Amino acid sequence: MFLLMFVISLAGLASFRDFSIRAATEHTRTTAEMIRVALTESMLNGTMDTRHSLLERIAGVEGLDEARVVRGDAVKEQFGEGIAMETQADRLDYQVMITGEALYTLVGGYLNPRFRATIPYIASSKGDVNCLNCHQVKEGTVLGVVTLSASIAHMRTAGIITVIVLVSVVALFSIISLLYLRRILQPLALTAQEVEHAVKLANSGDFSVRIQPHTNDEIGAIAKHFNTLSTGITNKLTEIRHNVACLVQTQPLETTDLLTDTANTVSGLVKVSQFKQAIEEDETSEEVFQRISEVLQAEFQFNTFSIYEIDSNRKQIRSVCVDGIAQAPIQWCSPDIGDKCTACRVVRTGHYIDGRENTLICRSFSHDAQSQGYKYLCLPVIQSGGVGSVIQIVLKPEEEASAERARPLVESYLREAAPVLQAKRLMASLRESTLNDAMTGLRNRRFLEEYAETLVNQCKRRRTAMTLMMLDLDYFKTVNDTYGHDIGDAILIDLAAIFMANVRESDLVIRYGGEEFLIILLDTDAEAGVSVADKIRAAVENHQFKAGSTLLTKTISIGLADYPNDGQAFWQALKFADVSLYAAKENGRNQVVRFSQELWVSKEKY
Ligand SMILES: Nc1nc2c(ncn2[C@@H]2O[C@H](COP(=O)(O)OP(=O)(O)OP(=O)(O)O)[C@@H](O)[C@H]2O)c(=O)[nH]1
Repeated sequence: MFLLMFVISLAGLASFRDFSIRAATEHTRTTAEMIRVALTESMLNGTMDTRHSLLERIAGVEGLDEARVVRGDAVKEQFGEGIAMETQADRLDYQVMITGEALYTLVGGYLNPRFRATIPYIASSKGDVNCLNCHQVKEGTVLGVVTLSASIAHMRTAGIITVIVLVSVVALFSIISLLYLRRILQPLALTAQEVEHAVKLANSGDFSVRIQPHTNDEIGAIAKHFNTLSTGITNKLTEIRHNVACLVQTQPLETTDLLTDTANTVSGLVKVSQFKQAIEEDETSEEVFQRISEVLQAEFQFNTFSIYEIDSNRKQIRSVCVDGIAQAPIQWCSPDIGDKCTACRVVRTGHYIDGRENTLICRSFSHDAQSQGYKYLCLPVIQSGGVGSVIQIVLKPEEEASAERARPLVESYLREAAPVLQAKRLMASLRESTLNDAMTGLRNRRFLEEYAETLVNQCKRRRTAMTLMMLDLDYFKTVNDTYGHDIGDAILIDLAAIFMANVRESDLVIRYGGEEFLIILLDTDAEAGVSVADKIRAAVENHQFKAGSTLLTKTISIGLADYPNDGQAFWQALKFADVSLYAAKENGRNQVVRFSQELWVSKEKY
């Protein structure tokens, strides 16, 4: 605006100066012409001698500072030097006499500015008066010059006043325009600033800013629409967050970035849902635990943790996974919890344990880990109303805050895992029950059918033999007949205990059917098996079975064969053991018979 005023002022001054010079030029030129005409008339009238007073009167005219005539050389030569004022030529007069060109210029400086015009008189035979009649010169000779000068101080003052008025008018107009524009544009600028600020905050997830409507026009409408939009988004996002928090079963956390936090939580829930689909299609609990381990590492960046499975019947805890390694031994808790699951505080209480404030809240947390400054967060997986598994997240100091934020989502994963683990566990125990004999607790024939192939492969891999021992109580029918089936059952249970006590833990004791048992001695050929069989036989013979108030002694017959030395196929070797048992019975019972080819007289016999 100031630049505009400056330009206008300069342009005004320049054009006024130009106009003044043009006016002065015209003015002096006319005056000079009048002097020339007057002098010519004096000459024609013969009053040339009185020209002195003519020139002085002209010089005295108001507005003129100077008016003089200078004779040229040709005139001087013809008519003499002339009067005194006609000889006072200065440099500019001479210049005009030489060039024959009129000269208009400003002189006198800033304090006394004057406009000077020096105009040549040129001899001419044309026009009203023929100069050559009197002057003995050639056509076009400069006869002399007239020099006039006039003060232009008053014009300069007038010019400055005009420019001041002009600039004032422009300035006034500018100020009024500015005020008017300000009145119109200020609400627009304010609204634009507020929208920019609000959009910036909205980009970082904060929709709380509202815009002040400054006018009732379109600008005000923009502010109102923006506010409606922000309120709508805030309400919807709050509703989504609340619903999501319900899904995660937690309170919505305070946040400054509503949008990003909500988006993150929703994408977290999508992953939980994908996790659920994946574990439902998994075959075993181990696979589910493996996925939980992967989630802890990949989704939450926890690398130190334990996954425990609780056997509430046996009061034991089994380490399923440690730091992502399956079946690794207990590391972050005291190993004692293995045989005493109630030493785990989560198992006892059924809720999550936060060991960040006080690591001693659970006495079973590893002392080593404590001394390294580790804390922990232990979460239960609730199955059938009890703690089925425990997830222990071991925290380095820098992970403590993130663990609290992650906890609701981790619990969502565990809630999804719980029924699946429950189903897998039920399936496993159901399957286990079909492979066990309920009365004696021994494995049953079905187990053998499923496990035989594994046994054979083990045997082949280790290049060892196994003894197959068929056992059958002698005259067991009489026990049932005399004392009843309950006593008979009790005797079978005692018998199972005797078997278990006389074989290695790795050996298999199977109730093959009725009062018939099969013992498989692993990595043992028939030679070694005979002595074990005899030990069992003696143990049975020496045992006193309770039959109500009386004590009974019983004997047992045992037939054995080995795989692969006696039978090339497992089931063939088993058949040979059975044949041997038959032979033991035939030979008088209470004895051990090792298979020999002679016993295999004919299949029909057995
Ligand atoms: N109490 C009871 N008896 C059973 C069970 N399973 C089979 N038995 C009985 O075991 C007896 C087997 O009799 P037998 O096959 O004749 O043989 P044994 O009397 O033992 O005579 P030997 O085998 O020839 O010495 C039958 O009476 C069956 O009812 C069981 O689970 N409980």
